[in-house]
Amino acid sequence: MTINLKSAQSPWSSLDGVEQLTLHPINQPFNKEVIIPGSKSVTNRAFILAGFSNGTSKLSGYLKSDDTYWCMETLKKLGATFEIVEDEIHITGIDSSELPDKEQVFIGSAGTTARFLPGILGTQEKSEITITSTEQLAVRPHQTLHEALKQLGVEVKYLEEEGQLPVTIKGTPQTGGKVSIAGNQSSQFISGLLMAAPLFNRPTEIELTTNIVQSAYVDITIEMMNQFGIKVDVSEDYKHMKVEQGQYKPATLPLEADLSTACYFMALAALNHSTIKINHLNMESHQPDLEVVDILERMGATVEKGSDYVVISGPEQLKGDLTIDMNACSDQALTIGTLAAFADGPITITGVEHIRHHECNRVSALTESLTQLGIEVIEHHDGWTITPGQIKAATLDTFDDHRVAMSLSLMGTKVDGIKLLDPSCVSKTCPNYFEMLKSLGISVEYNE
Ligand SMILES: O=C(O)C1=C[C@@H](OP(=O)(O)O)[C@@H](O)[C@H](O)C1
Ligand SMILES: C=C(OP(=O)(O)O)C(=O)O
Repeated sequence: MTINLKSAQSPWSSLDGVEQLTLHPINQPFNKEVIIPGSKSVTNRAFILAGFSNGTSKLSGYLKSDDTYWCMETLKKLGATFEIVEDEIHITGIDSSELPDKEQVFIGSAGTTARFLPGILGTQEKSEITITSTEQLAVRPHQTLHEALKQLGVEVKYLEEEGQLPVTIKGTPQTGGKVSIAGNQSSQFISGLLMAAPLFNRPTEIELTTNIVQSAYVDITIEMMNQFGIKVDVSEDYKHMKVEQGQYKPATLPLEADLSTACYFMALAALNHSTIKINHLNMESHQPDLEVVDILERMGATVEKGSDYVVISGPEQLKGDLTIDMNACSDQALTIGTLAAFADGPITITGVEHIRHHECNRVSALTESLTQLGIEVIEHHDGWTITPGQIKAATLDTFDDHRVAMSLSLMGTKVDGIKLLDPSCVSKTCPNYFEMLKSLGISVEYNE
C-alpha cells in the first residue's frame, strides 16, 4: 500500500513550492500588536464533537490549517456536513444510521485526529473505517490507545506494521466498561478514550496507571465535552475518570486562539528587547502553553496580563542559570531551547522525553540544530543543557515539524544568515506564520 506516502499539504496550506526562506535580523526594537489564529487543539476537538452531535453546531474562531482541514474532510466523508457561513463554520453531526459500512479516511499528520477518532469510531458497530495518514504520523505511538480500546470491546486491525497506521476500527455489541491505560506517552490517548466514552454501549471507567504528560489537554477535553452536553467525573489526581452514556448535543461556541502559536510571538519580543501585545486571548485558558508567560518572566521579560490580552516586553539581556521543567507545556520546549542560546548563563530544560515521539524526535532535532549553529548543547534523555555562545550562520533543516520551523525562525531575527529549509511545514498549525512575522516588520525572503 502506498497511502502512507501522501503528504499533509492541504488546500489550507501555504508556501507550496517554497524550498527555503531567509530571515534577516531585526535592527530596531519594535512595539506591535498581533491577533493569533484559532487553536488546533480546540478546533479539532470541536469538529469531532460537533461531528458526532445530534444537530447543527455553530463555531467561530476555528483554525484553518492542515491538521484541521484533514479532520474536517474525514468527518465529511463519514457523513457530517460543514458549511462556512461568513466567519462561522456550521457543522451538522453524522446520522449514525447513515455511516458508511466501509470507508477509508486520510487524516494527514494530525496527532489529535489520530488519537481522538479511533475510540469514537469504535462506538459504531456497523462501520469498519480505515484510518490512513502520512508516514510521519503512521510511526508515532498509537498502540497503547488501541490496546485500551480493545479492552473496551473495540476491534482494531493493523493493515501494515503492528502498532502503526493505517488501522481499521470497528465497534462490537459489547463496548464500554473498565479500562486501564498509561498516560505518560501522550495525553491524547486519554482525551480519545474520554470523547468516545459516552457513546459506548455501557458506562465507562478509565483508570490511569501513571501520571499524564501535559494533563491540561485532558482538562480541555473535559471542558469541551461539557460544552457539548456530557459531564465527566474525574478524581483530583486524574487517576479515575467516569463517564455516563449520553448523546453529544450541538453547541454554539467561539473557539479560543492558539496559545502555542502565541508563544512564538511572545518569545520574539522577549528575544529582541521589544514589546508585543497579543489580543483576544483567553488568559484563563486550560491551554498549557500559557505557562510560557511565566517562563519568559523568569528569563527577564516584563509581563502585563489583562483578561483577554498579554503584553510581553523583552529585557536588554535574557537571563540564564535556570532549570525549567517543561513536562506540562512541552510543545514550547524548542522555543525556550532556542531562546536559551541568547541567555546570560546556561539553561537546562527537563521533563520532555515524550517529545522524542512528536512530529520528529524533537530532543535530537534541537541538539542537531543548535550544534550546527555553534552552540554547546548537552542532550539528556528528557531535555538539554544549553550554554550560550557565539552563533554562526546556517541553513537549517526543519524536520517537517512546524514547531522546529517556528522556533528556529526566532534565531533568524537575531543572527545574520539563517535560512530554513521546507518552511511550509508551519501549515500544520499556522499557515500564515511567516506572513505574520512580515506584518511585524521582519524581513522574510522566500526562495523557490
Ligand atoms: O490534546 C491535544 O490537543 C494535544 C496534546 C499534546 O500531545 P501529547 O499529549 O501527545 O504530548 C500536545 O503536544 C499536542 O500539540 C496537542
Ligand atoms: C505534538 C504536536 O502535534 P500533534 O497534535 O500532532 O500531536 C504539536 O502540535 O506540537
